[in-house]
Amino acid sequence: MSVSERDILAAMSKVVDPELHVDLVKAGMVKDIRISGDAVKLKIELTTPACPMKGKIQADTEAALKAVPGLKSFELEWGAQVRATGGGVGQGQGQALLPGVKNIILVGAGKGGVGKSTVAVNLATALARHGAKVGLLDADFYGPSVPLMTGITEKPVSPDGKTLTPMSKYGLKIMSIGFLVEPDQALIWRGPMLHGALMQLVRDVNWGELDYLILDLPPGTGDVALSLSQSVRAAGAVLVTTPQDVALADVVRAKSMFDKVHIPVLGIVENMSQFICPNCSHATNIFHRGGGRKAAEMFSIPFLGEVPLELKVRESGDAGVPVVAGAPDSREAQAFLEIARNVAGRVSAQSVRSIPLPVMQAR
Ligand SMILES: Nc1ncnc2c1ncn2[C@@H]1O[C@H](COP(=O)(O)OP(=O)(O)OP(=O)(O)O)[C@@H](O)[C@H]1O
Repeated sequence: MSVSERDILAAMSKVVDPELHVDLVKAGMVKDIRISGDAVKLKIELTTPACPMKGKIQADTEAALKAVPGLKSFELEWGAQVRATGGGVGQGQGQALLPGVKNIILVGAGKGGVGKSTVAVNLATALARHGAKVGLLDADFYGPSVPLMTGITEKPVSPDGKTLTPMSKYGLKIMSIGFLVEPDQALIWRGPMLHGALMQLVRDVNWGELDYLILDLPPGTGDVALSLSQSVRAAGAVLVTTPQDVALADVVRAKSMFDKVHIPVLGIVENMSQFICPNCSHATNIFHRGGGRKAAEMFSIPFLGEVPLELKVRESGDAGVPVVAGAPDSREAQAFLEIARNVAGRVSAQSVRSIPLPVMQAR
């Protein structure tokens, strides 16, 4: 009994991506089916190299293929193609303004000092480590910390006098307002000036092709989110909070700010969730624990993960080596890598929701 492509597609249409809630055939993830007698080779193209569901998809795919009558063996090849977030999000001209950038991810917080920049830098580094093409734009005009956190002291150059070449480090393309202005100047940004400078950073930087552009926003303020929503189309925002109850009020404010400008909230990250003593491994909930999860439940938005309060996170930030790059096996780096997978999964869900799915027809 010979196996046909139709049999394989029928089997694969029973495998549902748990994040996207569509089957692999409808999602256009099944590629290059090559049948030879009673054996098949096929490629599964995930929607991100940081796919949080790869293990489950692999197990379900193998089970589905094993159940195909007459199929004796199969070989799976894995790939990933990040999709762009299309229409239906924001009001802006994102695609036209940044044609090579597939997804813009904003990192925001209701107030300063909660570790927003730490999360932005490590999230970007983690996505790049997973194999994605990533840019990091520090738009925290009031306190740009990306130069310090990445250890970049050089100034970007403009080869053509019009566009700026982003700096390269840790597998990222990096631009910060801090590369371009003196620190005391950064404090006076207001209204139209801020909008102009932000747009210049978004538009006039030669980002090239990117799967994700991570934008570190200034804390609390709605100005930048509003500016952005009118000019670019963001895939969504990641909200960073510390766990204590007072931080909840800030998350509420940040969430309503993004709602107002029609930027979807991808989820909440709880930073400084727990302190583990480096000597005795005793866990102390210095700022309480679980506030971020509670806020996520309250708004029915995803909880993206928690990052412990660790000396190494602060030290590596100050030393210009993100912990994900300097100590990728550490507990805190693993936390960021997991958060990156969850963020990538949410962005994939946004992209699938906002653009029609390619459908593979059986021959
Ligand atoms: N999980 C953590 N463990 C230990 N230190 C941390 C952690 N997260 C952040 N920090 C440290 O806390 C300080 C503030 O972090 P960061 O600059 O990322 O906050 P922020 O929210 O971006 O602040 P602002 O909005 O004021 O720029 C930094 O010194 C950083 O290294």
